[in-house]
Amino acid sequence: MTTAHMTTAHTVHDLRAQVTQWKRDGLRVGMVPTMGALHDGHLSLVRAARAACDRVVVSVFVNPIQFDDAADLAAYPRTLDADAALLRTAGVDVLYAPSAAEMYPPGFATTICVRGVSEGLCGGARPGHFDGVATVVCKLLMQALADRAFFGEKDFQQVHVVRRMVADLNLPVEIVTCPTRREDDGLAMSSRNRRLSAEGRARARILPQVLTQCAERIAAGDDLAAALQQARDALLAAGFTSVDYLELRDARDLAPVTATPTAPARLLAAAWLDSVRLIDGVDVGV
Ligand SMILES: Nc1ncnc2c1ncn2[C@@H]1O[C@H](COP(=O)(O)OP(=O)(O)OP(=O)(O)O)[C@@H](O)[C@H]1O
Ligand SMILES: CC(C)(CO)[C@@H](O)C(=O)[O-]
Ligand code: BAL
Repeated sequence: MTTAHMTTAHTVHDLRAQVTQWKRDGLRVGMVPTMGALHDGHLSLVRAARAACDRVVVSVFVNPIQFDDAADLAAYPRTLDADAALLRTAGVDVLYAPSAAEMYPPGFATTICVRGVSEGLCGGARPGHFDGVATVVCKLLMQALADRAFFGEKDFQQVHVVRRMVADLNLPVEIVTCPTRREDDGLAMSSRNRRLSAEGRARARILPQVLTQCAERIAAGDDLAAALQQARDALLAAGFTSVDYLELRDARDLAPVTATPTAPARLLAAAWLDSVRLIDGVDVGV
């Protein structure tokens, strides 16, 4: 167990004071942006950051401008004390937990809109979501003067949006993508999993199972439309109440794939169970 001293910053001023000192000392700063309610998926990003950087900042901020659904925002779990304990044990140097007023003070008027990769999938189902994500991620990376930032592959479209923004705006930060951590039954770890009922939690394992089986069918050359439709039907038959999307996309640029893929592809889905929206994705081999 690491006993290093973690500090908490609630303001840009306090965070900057710390990272400016690190920069003067020639240290490389890693950042892990999160919305809290931490689990081992988040901690895997922290481990990657610690391995690749001299100092690590983890932000915990439930970003209101990326929610189009007020009920989802209100229900989002907030567990800052438990998060701080986990991050301290994980050897994080600074926990950055700004308030909404610190992030978006009166008069705030800037939005970052990344076209193309933000359209469709989660961007289609959650209007404005990726404008909110791009805006807050840009602010967080600049506030922390991060050299490297770590994101989970579970939020596959988010990684594309962030990479596009960083390239387009020439932000001096390297984006690192980390694999999806899963529970023993295959369910992708997610803060929202804790909102599932016991029965819903038991059924949720169907999502990665269906995706894996569908990916195998596609890789074997089965008819793509039929394989996708069968997977959607399997989710509904298993008790999912609706499927926002279940689509095959080019893994490099998220372009829709409409036939058996000849380049790396990713099968992506978002579906509702127990009024909880779960997302997941798997690679399709070529
Ligand atoms: N199972 C996981 N494995 C690896 N990284 C993950 C996992 N779950 C989330 N992350 C990553 O952690 C970062 C913060 O994500 P976030 O705080 O939204 O957690 P979450 O569990 O995905 O919550 P949500 O319920 O909002 O989907 C993102 O880069 C996300 O991709
Ligand atoms: C990247 C992020 C922390 C921005 O609020 C959020 O979208 C998330 O947790 O994936
Ligand atoms: N993990 C993406 C954050 C969100 O669902 O808003």
